[in-house]
Amino acid sequence: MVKVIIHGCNGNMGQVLSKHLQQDNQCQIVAGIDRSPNKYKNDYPVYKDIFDFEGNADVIIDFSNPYYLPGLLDYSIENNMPLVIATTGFSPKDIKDIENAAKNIPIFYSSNMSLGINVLIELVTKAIPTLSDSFDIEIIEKHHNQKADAPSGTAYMIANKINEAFKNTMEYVFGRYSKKEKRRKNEIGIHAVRGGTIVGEHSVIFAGQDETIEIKHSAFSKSIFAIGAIKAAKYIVNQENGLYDMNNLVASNNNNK
Ligand SMILES: NC(=O)C1=CN([C@@H]2O[C@H](COP(=O)(O)OP(=O)(O)OC[C@H]3O[C@@H](n4cnc5c(N)ncnc54)[C@H](OP(=O)(O)O)[C@@H]3O)[C@@H](O)[C@H]2O)C=CC1
Ligand SMILES: O=C(O)C1=N[C@H](C(=O)O)C[C@H](O)C1
Repeated sequence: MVKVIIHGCNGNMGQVLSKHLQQDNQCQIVAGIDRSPNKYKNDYPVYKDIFDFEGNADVIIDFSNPYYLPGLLDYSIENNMPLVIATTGFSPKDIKDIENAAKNIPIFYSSNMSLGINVLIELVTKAIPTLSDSFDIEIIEKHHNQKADAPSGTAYMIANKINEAFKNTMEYVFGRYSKKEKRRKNEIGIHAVRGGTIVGEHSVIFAGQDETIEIKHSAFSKSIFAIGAIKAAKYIVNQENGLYDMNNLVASNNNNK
């Protein structure tokens, strides 16, 4: 039985994750953490601060807010507890802190827990050697009107993978509102749309002379992220200290086939 702490249990993702964990006979929720602990009637104890929890757990799954990162990393290191980080909106310093913490505990960190986005990234990076000379690359992401960060963590993740393929020579341009000059070759345009209940859409557009290619992923429910996070939690409890992502999980599933 994998004993799980849900960090951000009363957020939208925290509630979807609770439902999926409760249906999983290999997992048990031992506690939730949230700044509004009494917002819902949960079947598990909810604490305002992770340091208030005094029981045993095997892993923490975090869908919360970057505000909590320092406490979350301190607690996980102090208690030698594997961590799944799904929260987005981190600063470059936050990301360095996650990388440093992963020297002391196993951390699974991904801005998108769906399998589909991982495949989108694979397809996009495969297309780059053929298209890079003559096509411009733009990323468009669309999300619900309750999302706190923009652009999405996934848009950054996709842009970073594209940039790696260009040996980190690309410049990110967020929207074009204040731009008074033509597009340059070494740009990746990143654009955010917010509205209604859109769960999450990411498109990568390769725009060339008289033709475009668009590779798109659409999420139709938050469940895909919760299911991915649970798989990540079951994976990370058996790993050595270090930083892991969806590629590691997919590779381990393929090896077990
Ligand atoms: N990696 C992935 O696959 C996915 C990642 N996410 C990410 O997970 C995170 C949570 O998403 P979601 O559940 O939709 O968000 P919610 O806003 O619904 O929940 C976030 C939780 O954090 C709390 N919170 C929000 N803002 C603050 C703040 N400024 N200071 C302290 N606490 C705060 C909320 O409390 P309160 O309700 O009181 O505001 C709530 O408990 C986001 O970063 C999102 O981008 C989401 C889906 C998939
Ligand atoms: O806030 C969300 O909802 C989502 N956030 C993630 C992100 O910022 O990339 C992943 C997913 O698209 C949903």
